[in-house]
Amino acid sequence: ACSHRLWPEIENTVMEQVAMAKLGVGECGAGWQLFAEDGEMKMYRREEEMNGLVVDPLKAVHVVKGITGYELCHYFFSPQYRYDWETTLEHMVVVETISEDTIVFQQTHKRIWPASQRDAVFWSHMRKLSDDQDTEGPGLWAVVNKSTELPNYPANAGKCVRVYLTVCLLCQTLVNPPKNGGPVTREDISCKITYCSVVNPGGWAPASVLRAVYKREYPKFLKRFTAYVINQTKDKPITF
Ligand SMILES: CCCCCc1ccc(-c2ccc(S(=O)(=O)CCO)cc2)cc1[C@H]1C[C@H]1c1ccccn1
Repeated sequence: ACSHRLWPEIENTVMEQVAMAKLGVGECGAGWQLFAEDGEMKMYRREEEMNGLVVDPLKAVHVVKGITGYELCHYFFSPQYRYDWETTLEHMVVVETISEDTIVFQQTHKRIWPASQRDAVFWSHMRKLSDDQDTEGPGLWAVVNKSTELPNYPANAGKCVRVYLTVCLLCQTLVNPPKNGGPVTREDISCKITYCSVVNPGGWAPASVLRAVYKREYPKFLKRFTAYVINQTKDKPITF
């Protein structure tokens, strides 16, 4: 995989995205605005426009009990589960499997009235990161998705407007070993999640429509996805 043409970009993007994900949302003065909250899940956005297009960066933080960071990243990264949890997905193509941890996707998302339908072409990479503090612990796992150009999937060639996205799912497993020294069970683990996303909608869409869509879709997505992983893993051995 290190020889692949995308490798340098993947390496740089992962480092940059993980560094940004680790930054707290700080005092809300730093521009992050809390726009959705549900139990442990908090969603922030920054209102940003690029030549008249809403590209509000989104940062969500969440803590989920009973699953590991590896398990969350595995179900987020692996194509075979995506239709189960990604409700806005109309069609997904695995364009290229660069390696077991790097895949290129083409996805068509369901049309959201009154905007035109969108599609995305992006590479997706999953990796374990050394947790600066404790090296031998379960550590940090991340999946980074970033739009890329593919000659065989030219932008805006068909009915869909091409979106440009950069997404980072950063997961830290927290283990609370049982007092009695017994084996670690799912009651003793939780996962701290940071999900960052910037989606440039490509062609024009009304700012009000986009912000309403993001406000509805992002909380729904993170809640549905985490519930899906809990359900998929509850009767399986823990994978760190
Ligand atoms: C008029 C709407 C224009 C933008 C439509 C659009 C396209 C792609 C995406 C998107 C594409 C990928 C990812 S992911 O995290 O990499 C997972 C893999 O699927 C995430 C979100 C989002 C949206 C915006 C609906 C909004 C929305 C928000 C969360 C989920 C679905 N839809």
